[in-house]
Amino acid sequence: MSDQSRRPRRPAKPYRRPKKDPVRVLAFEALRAVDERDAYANLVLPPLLRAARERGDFDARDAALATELVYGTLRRQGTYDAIIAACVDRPLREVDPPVLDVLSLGAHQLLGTRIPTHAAVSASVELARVVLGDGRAKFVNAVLRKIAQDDLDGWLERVAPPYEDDPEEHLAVVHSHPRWVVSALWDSLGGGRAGIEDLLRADNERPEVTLVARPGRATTDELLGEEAAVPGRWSPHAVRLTEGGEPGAITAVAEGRAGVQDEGSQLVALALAGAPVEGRDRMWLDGCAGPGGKAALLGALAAERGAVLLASEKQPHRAGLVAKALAGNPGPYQVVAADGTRPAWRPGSFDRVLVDVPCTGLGALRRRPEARWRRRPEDLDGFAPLQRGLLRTALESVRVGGVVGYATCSPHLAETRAVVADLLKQFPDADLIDARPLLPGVPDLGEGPDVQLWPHVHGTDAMYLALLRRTG
Ligand SMILES: C[S@@+](CC[C@H](N)C(=O)[O-])C[C@H]1O[C@@H](n2cnc3c(N)ncnc32)[C@H](O)[C@@H]1O
Repeated sequence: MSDQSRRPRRPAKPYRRPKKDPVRVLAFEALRAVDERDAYANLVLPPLLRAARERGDFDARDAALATELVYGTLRRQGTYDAIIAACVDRPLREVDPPVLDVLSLGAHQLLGTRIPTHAAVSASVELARVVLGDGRAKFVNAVLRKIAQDDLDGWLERVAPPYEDDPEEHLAVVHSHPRWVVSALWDSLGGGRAGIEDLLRADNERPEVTLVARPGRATTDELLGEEAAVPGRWSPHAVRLTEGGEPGAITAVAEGRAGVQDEGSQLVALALAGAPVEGRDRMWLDGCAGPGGKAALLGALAAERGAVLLASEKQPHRAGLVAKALAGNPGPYQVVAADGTRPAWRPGSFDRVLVDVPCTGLGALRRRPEARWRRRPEDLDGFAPLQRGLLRTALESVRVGGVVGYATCSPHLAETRAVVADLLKQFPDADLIDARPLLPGVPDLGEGPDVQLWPHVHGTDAMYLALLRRTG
């Protein structure tokens, strides 16, 4: 007879159904969609929140918490992975992705929010029971109890190498960015530790919602009447909503007279429109227009000057979005679905041309919490020929004396200065012009002639702009 069989049997604990917490379940579903379907959090979350509100499961506070849990968990995934790895006895790649999502959500509640420890652990274990089952909930409980033994600073000291030994890896773990991204951002930014740390920190903050009052269609005064609205920092057409809110519910936005647009994007359109050109100024081209934010601002600016905008976009469904963004534009415009590297127009047709080219988006990490983990250094090679092709066509499309704006929402040097330098070699009849005076009042624009904006310096996305004039 074994020892066990001689022990009196303990009465089994009565089975208790797990408590289903709609906020955590929804956050988990959003994380699974991001992982399994390569979905974008900013696209996946709104319909889930809407459905929860319609079911009566959610109020505004629940929606805010679910959003914070999803965005915070995704942004800080690199840091949390390093901490979770220190608390499990197998490589993270051997932990099932849904289990890892529950652990990351729990780690975020423990280390990145003010939710009390016991509530964070018990809510995560309940979530695990609902979505993973009781067996794996025990594992989740054990790991989260280990994580709860220290705070974030304590964990970072343990899991990140000292800055002096390996600065890039230290910053990658502490500020939750892939190492190659830290390295690329630092190359572009230059300077010492303080600047890059401020930038990485800014990438982890929720950006304010910024509106543009499209000239001739809405005024900033109209938008400043909204709750917690303040003027933009740099663009005369910008209004910031300091408490976020629902921009779609604002009348001017719903009517397309205003839109949601980062000030960096507004500055790109304004600088191109403001660049001096001699003689004719009637034909403007946006060669990569989808979904149409810059085209809508350019269209309104063109209308004020009696110019016509042609907005061209390769993907038909995105050309449809451009048409929607431009509907009601006060002046003439046309939207076409066309490949910007094989133009359907004659060379030299335009006085001003914008190419806001497809890129890695490393300048907009604040908005796309999962993007940093999805991007790979090889993506740069994929974009390189297209970026060069689009800039070449833009230079061919502008008349002598006209201006081309080359823009990216990435500060990666391979997508910015390297592209412009290559094209200037191939296309000797073009000169860079100083973009800085065309962004009046904006400080810290570097040595020029191109411009790189930064989240931690300007509060904008890290937009890049080079302005080129065709000389022959
Ligand atoms: C960075 S986005 C432009 C954003 C836009 N300027 C705005 O402010 O809303 C780049 C766009 O270029 C489009 N694109 C990609 N390849 C293209 C090509 N060969 N010709 C024209 N557009 C292209 C993409 O579909 C994408 O919509």
